[in-house]
Amino acid sequence: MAMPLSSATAVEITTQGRAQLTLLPAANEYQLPDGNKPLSQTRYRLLTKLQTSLDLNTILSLFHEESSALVDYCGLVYVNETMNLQLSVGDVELHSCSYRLITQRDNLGEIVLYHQARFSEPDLDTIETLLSTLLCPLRNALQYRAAIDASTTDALTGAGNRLAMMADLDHELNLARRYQHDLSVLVIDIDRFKKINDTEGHATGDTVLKEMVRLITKVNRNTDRVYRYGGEEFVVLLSKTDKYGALVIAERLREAVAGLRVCADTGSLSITISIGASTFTDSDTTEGLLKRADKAMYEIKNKGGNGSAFKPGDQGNV
Ligand SMILES: Nc1nc2c(ncn2[C@@H]2O[C@H](COP(=O)(O)OP(=O)(O)OP(=O)(O)O)[C@@H](O)[C@H]2O)c(=O)[nH]1
Repeated sequence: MAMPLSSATAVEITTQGRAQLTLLPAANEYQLPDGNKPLSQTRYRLLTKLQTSLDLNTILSLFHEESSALVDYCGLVYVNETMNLQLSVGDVELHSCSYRLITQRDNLGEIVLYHQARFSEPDLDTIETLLSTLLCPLRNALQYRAAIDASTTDALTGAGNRLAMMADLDHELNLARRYQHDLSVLVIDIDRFKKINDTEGHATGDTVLKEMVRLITKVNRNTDRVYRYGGEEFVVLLSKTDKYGALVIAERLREAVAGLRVCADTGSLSITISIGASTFTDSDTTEGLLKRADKAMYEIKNKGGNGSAFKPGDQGNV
């Protein structure tokens, strides 16, 4: 729900030579530095534009577009550490002014504006006024993003959920088919996980699941995505990766997990995983690709676990 502008206009300012908390009334007639046009008109136009989107990138681009017509600056960087976001528009230059965007209810992150020369005092005044107009649309976009994230994320581990996995896999399959690049998946299952739950308790089981995802994410490249497929089963999506690459990554993950120690009541726990890999062929469907990796994983399970295997497709593909 959008907060009325008047209660969302606190901008905490930390900038060169200026450090203050400014409260900007919503409807005042601010004057532009040149005194020609009421700034409130510009704010109104800016707000109207910003309200056309809930997409964070679009909102920041619109803000940059409108505000840089009034104040000479080159680019901006928006950072929200809580949501692990860093977005930029335009260029980063030597001089900057930074603002922490805080409303009465929320910390909306920090924005840094860049320019080749020092910002003048009138420019900073205008920027601060325009920033107060950004607050509501920015908060709405962050809430929208948080809702989207929540609907595609596994609450326990932070990995993508099954819904996200199917959507991403479909998308990647289409790309791989169109551009003829490789695509592999890994299906990962924790060995004898039920025993961990039974002997150490569900809370320790949960810790193992979280640690697993943390480790898989750390070992993988940024572009490889991790999903929770089922209870103790995970899928890693490896874009532009062939059979050999997939098996190298699988072994790297297996070794990393085998070296992991999780604290439990009875001491330190070690865990092992079984991994199945498959690589996309032209005739593949999402389900077919996953099914082969799953079969390969079960072959390892049947041999006692703690290993990795590859299952070729119809064409005996790599
Ligand atoms: N702690 C915890 N346990 C879960 C969660 N989801 C599923 N499980 C448990 O995961 C266990 C899976 O057991 P099985 O399917 O028998 O698998 P396993 O013991 O790993 O046996 P293998 O796969 O053959 O090595 C069950 O005990 C489930 O209750 C969860 O979110 N948290």
